[in-house]
Amino acid sequence: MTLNTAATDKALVAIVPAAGVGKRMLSACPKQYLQLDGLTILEHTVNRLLSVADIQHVVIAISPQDGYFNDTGLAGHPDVTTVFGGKERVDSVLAGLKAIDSSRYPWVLVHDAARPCVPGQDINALINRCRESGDGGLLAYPVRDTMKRGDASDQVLETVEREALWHALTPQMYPAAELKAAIEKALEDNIQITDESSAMEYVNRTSILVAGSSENLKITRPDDLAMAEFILLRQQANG
Ligand SMILES: Nc1ccn([C@@H]2O[C@H](COP(=O)(O)OP(=O)(O)OP(=O)(O)O)[C@@H](O)[C@H]2O)c(=O)n1
Ligand SMILES: C[C@](O)(CO)[C@H](O)COP(=O)(O)O
Repeated sequence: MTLNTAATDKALVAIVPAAGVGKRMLSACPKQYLQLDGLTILEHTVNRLLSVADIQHVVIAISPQDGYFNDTGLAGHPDVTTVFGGKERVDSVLAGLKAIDSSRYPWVLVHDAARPCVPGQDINALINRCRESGDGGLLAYPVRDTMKRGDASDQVLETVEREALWHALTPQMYPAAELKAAIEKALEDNIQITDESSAMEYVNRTSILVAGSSENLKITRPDDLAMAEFILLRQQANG
């Protein structure tokens, strides 16, 4: 299915991989459907993306076994399309890319469903930097702590130089056709891809690191939920 939504030259489409099961969350339902302040995490995330002026459409990759999406306010939303995701996050992102007409949407942002607190100003900063440079890029934030590498028995193996070390966040923004080709090449060569930037690295394309807020956490483990709720409510209070 290819989107035929007419698009202005500034129009962007976002892909939201939301087909995971959230094993580490230990929750009764996939974590993207847990409630935060009356809405599912997925709804918060998609609303954040659609609040960005240049993002015209969102393609959400949901599990073929998803039994929750149709109960959200996103079902039937005119600016939302769903596709079936795959075994890994990268497969879900690729499914989303296959649903996009890159002649209408030359650039795409990919953003985790599990990151509902991403500030709109960070997304706009990423969009602007990529447009200015013509290169793709990602939101990230610099490592603050001393970093250790451990062995299988949790003994310290080494202290990792943290200078110029960043946490990769999302959205990550790239030319849609190039990103699709890079992911397909990496998968064909059995390269493990955990984010869009690593696929672009594999085909020797550069990426810009755009400093973003640490509020943009990925809800992964049970204690992340309370932190996300605190951040969300603080953002709402600050307008
Ligand atoms: N096959 C998959 C796996 C993950 N994701 C999505 O990718 C995002 C980031 O992945 P992660 O935080 O690892 O989510 P899960 O894979 O669901 O978590 P877990 O590893 O704990 O199962 C999530 O929004 C998740 O829904 C996806 O679309 N398709
Ligand atoms: C894409 C990502 O959010 C970058 O940090 C992260 O890799 C996704 O989580 P996963 O556990 O690797 O699927």
